Amino acid sequence: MEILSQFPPVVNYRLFIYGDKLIRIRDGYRKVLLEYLLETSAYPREHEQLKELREATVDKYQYWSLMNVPADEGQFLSMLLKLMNAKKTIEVGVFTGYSLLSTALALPDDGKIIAIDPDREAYETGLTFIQKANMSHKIKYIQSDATTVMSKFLADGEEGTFDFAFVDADKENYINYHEQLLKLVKVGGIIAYDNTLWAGTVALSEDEEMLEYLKGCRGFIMKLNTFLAADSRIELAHLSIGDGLTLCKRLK
Ligand SMILES: C[S@@+](CC[C@H](N)C(=O)[O-])C[C@H]1O[C@@H](n2cnc3c(N)ncnc32)[C@H](O)[C@@H]1O
Repeated sequence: MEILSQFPPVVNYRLFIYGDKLIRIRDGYRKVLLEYLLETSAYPREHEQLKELREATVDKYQYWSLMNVPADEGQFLSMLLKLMNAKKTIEVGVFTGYSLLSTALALPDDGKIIAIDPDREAYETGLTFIQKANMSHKIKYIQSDATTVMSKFLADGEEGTFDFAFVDADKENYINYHEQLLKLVKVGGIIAYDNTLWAGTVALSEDEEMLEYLKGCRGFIMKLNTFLAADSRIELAHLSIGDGLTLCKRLK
């Protein structure tokens, strides 16, 4: 079994700009490049328990193990959190916890992560490795949908208390999460949205061939991207890492 925790090359194209034309060449470039990046830079530096968690996720979830963020993205998040001196974060959508453990490893010993996901079984699959890495004391897992939990936090006066939020859950709700997180995260804090390139389908036209599950959420992601680009309350950086990661720094 190939342990390549990333979307398969659904969009198997290379894009060139030639004069005023955009030329598309079908090939496996993206997959080969990703393999190179992971094998050369990311996997040699991957924490032992992140590797174990990733492999256990592949064993149990097979194709759907692609829901874990890839190792290079985990390492990027980890560096960002350390640079920010983040102490209190919120994780919306945990699954088996690759991004959660990457976050926990980056926070100081008294750091805290609120981790929300209705799927306890997936969380418990990764929990073994979180415990083995001695990181469970930093995590408060809440089995729920995120809207309910975040509404309660706002009602309980948690406004402006989080340094960082990582959102990797139900795509149709990202825009709603944005409004709640802009209150929960402090001014200067960062909200990160995962999958904002949606396997490259955001750049395809409606009638192009694509998997049904990709077609389903593509519109939500495209709407989010347009919305965030026009949102004056944030500073924005849309990165082509993993499946696309959008960083929003709260300005006001
Ligand atoms: C792509 S996975 C998260 C992967 C995780 N970031 C990782 O690196 O392993 C998406 C998760 O979002 C969860 N989810 C779906 N709807 C949700 C909701 N309304 N609130 C919180 N989590 C939700 C799913 O149960 C699933 O486990």
